[in-house]
Amino acid sequence: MTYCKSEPGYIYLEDGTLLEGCGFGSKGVSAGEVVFSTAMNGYPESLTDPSYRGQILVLTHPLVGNYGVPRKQAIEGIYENFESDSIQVEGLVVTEVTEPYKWNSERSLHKWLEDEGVPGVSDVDTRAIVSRVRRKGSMMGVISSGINMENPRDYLKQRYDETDFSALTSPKTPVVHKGKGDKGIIVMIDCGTKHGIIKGLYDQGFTIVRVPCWFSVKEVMDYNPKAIVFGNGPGNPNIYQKQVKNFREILEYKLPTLGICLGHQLLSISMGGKVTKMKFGHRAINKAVVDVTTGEAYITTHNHGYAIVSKEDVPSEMKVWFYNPDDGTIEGLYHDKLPIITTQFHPEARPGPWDATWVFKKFAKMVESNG
Ligand SMILES: NC(=O)CC[C@H](N)C(=O)O
Repeated sequence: MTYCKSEPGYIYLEDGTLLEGCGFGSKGVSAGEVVFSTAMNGYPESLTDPSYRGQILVLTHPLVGNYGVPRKQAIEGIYENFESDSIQVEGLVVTEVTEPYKWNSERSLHKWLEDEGVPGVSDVDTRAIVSRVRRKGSMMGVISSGINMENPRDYLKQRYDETDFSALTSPKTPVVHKGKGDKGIIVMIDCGTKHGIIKGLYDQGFTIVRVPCWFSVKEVMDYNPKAIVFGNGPGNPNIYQKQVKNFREILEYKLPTLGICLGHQLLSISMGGKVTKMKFGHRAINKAVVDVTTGEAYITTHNHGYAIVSKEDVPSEMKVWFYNPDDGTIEGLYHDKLPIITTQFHPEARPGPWDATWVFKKFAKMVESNG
């Protein structure tokens, strides 16, 4: 059954497009970069992915909300079914929002957004939005649920590419997830890491210490880590200057290092590579990547607006590990002498297919064999 409140809802794109539909979720107005995902399920994970901070998410699947929202479940402080504590998107746009029908649904999608103060809009032509964003490239926008906007442009905020969202998504103080095994400590430099990534590593038997992403190199090294992981996070990697500088220093310790998504980008920049904004990014759970070392292809989860777009932009010390066969973007790197690997895609696959979860096992082996 469709849910549509009597409130109107609006989505405005900075090119002047204004679409009217139904408002749902929380009454309010919010601004952000308008991006779309073609994932057909996994909205609890996507909405709580901190990499979506500062963005209004348009889902192209026509019915959203059928299976509701589950109760949060955590093991050793790591969520099993959410990617962070709260909804991260600035707003949600769907064709039709439905009432849930599933045994483990605790509340509906619209109630969840209402509880967390996030506006939603339904009953708009999401294809029209996607077609504009694909033609013109990512743009800023404004979403309103239940509020008439005289002039939507008045609500536009600082541009997404110029905003550092990490203070909103990084933990303020270190968080320790005590491992079951005795394999030592992995320090995660956390600008907004998905719990799926923490779990992917925790399940290998390590204690995971997540530190604020502005921590100094000394504060990181004081944990005497066996390895360093730099996970995903929001915003433009080219403005994370402090983290890039720290990363450069951390690399000198020659510890096994894994970079995922934002981490892959920052590691690349810190080694002299170039990361560029893509026209409208990759946000989906069925993107192919090819492993150049084996010729095998994997179907993977992506959520990124920036990328290393050509081989020329790869740091000279690194080799291409994965690329996307559709547009040639670089989707992973490895160092041929040091234990450093990166993926632009999300091997934790939350949401998404488990094709590439072996990356965590591979990294665990690299850490163990490093002594
Ligand atoms: N998921 C991520 O870590 C995304 C990295 C970066 N914010 C981008 O959009 O490209």
